[in-house]
Amino acid sequence: MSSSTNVIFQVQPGGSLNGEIRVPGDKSMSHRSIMLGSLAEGVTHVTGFLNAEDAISTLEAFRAMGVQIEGPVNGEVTIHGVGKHGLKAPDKPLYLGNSGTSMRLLSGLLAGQAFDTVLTGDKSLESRPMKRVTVPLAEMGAEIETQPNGTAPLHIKGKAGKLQGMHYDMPIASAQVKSCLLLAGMYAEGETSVTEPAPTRDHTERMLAGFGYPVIRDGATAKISSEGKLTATNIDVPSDISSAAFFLVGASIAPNSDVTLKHVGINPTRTGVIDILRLMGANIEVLNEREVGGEPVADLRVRSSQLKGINIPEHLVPLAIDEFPVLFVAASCAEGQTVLTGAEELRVKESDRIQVMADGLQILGIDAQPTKDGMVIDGGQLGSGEVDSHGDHRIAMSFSIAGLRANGPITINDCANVNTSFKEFPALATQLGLNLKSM
Ligand SMILES: O=C(O)C1=C[C@@H](OP(=O)(O)O)[C@@H](O)[C@H](O)C1
Ligand SMILES: C=C(OP(=O)(O)O)C(=O)O
Repeated sequence: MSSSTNVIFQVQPGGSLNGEIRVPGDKSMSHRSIMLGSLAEGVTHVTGFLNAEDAISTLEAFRAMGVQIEGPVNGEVTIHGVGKHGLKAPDKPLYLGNSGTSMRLLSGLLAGQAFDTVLTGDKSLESRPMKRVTVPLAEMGAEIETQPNGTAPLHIKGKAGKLQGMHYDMPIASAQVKSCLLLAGMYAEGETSVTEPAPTRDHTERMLAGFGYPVIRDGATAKISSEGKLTATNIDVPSDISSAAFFLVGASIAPNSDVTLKHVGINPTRTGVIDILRLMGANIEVLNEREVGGEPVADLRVRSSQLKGINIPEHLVPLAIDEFPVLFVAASCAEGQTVLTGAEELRVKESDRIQVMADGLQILGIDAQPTKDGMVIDGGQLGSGEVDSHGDHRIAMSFSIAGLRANGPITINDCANVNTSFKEFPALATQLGLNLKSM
């Protein structure tokens, strides 16, 4: 199924969710496993790898730079690392599809190579802001040509041996910017340090440490230098909490539901969705907590509950950044009003997630008022209607979950990009009890 085909999801109303599933591997960790495994010395084995378009974009980019990578087969990938200086010039632009993480992390990693590269993407990716990485990289001595408004395609001039380490105070809480600069710092003279205004996902720092590369963490600051090497390791990627989130909300809002999500990554920089849902009154149990390859993992059991509206604490926003589309559905089913502020970043994801969700929820009869940096939602009765996902995977899956509490069918257009993060979604959702047809 190509992302250019119009895939339509049709959801019949009602039902409950029941059962035990394992959702696919974490997207952020899957990207990073390919990047670090490729630059390592030796052979890295990855299990639980996400076989979805975004992670495959990263994998294909490294294949195009001469790295031998086998898989994914049943989530297993074998990467024959070429070492920190072993990448080769690709013979054409690297096409990164819909994946912001691939483009922003690769810009940092490629700025310090001995060859030039061009990074391109689909219409959505080529409209997303890239100055957040190209401006600080330029301060380190990188040379990256963007389009006049700072977007991709990006032409990256190889600057091997010429990047300078620096300290950067990030103006936005972004794990992609932080990771981009740390990866550039592996090729820069002296020390590169990045301070974040609020905690963001720290998979890059954890995985670098797992590969034996020195990263110093001191409060909100992470520091790296070119003095280090990556030694191949084995990586077990847990299930993606961002994919589990659809069922955390679905089982909370649908009566008579009881779902267990197995082996989910519960890194504290990712669990904002659990905290927010619990504040709304959700019944979520974190079971069988354990640590796998430097990342905390657990099984999550969620049962139906009557949610209530809340003011979402702003410190939880970066910790749940990809989960807001489905949290807006939870808010639509809650008693009373939910207010989100401090989340302007949602406007520059694969779609403008504030506007697109507000438009769709209004079509379904919910009083959802977009604001500059969030949304005000009054809980109510979800109705039937036809909504548009604007090619955004998380919007498509969120409106599917809304069907559990709607009083009529919901048709969702432009859903092919569900394949970028969670192609098993229709099958797993149906297995649990959602009445969804993909056409
Ligand atoms: O580093 C990562 O893997 C990601 C960071 C977040 O983006 P920002 O850094 O732009 O907030 C998130 O939205 C994205 O899905 C994945
Ligand atoms: C924002 C997302 O991803 P990316 O930035 O990698 O496109 C996402 O998966 O919700």
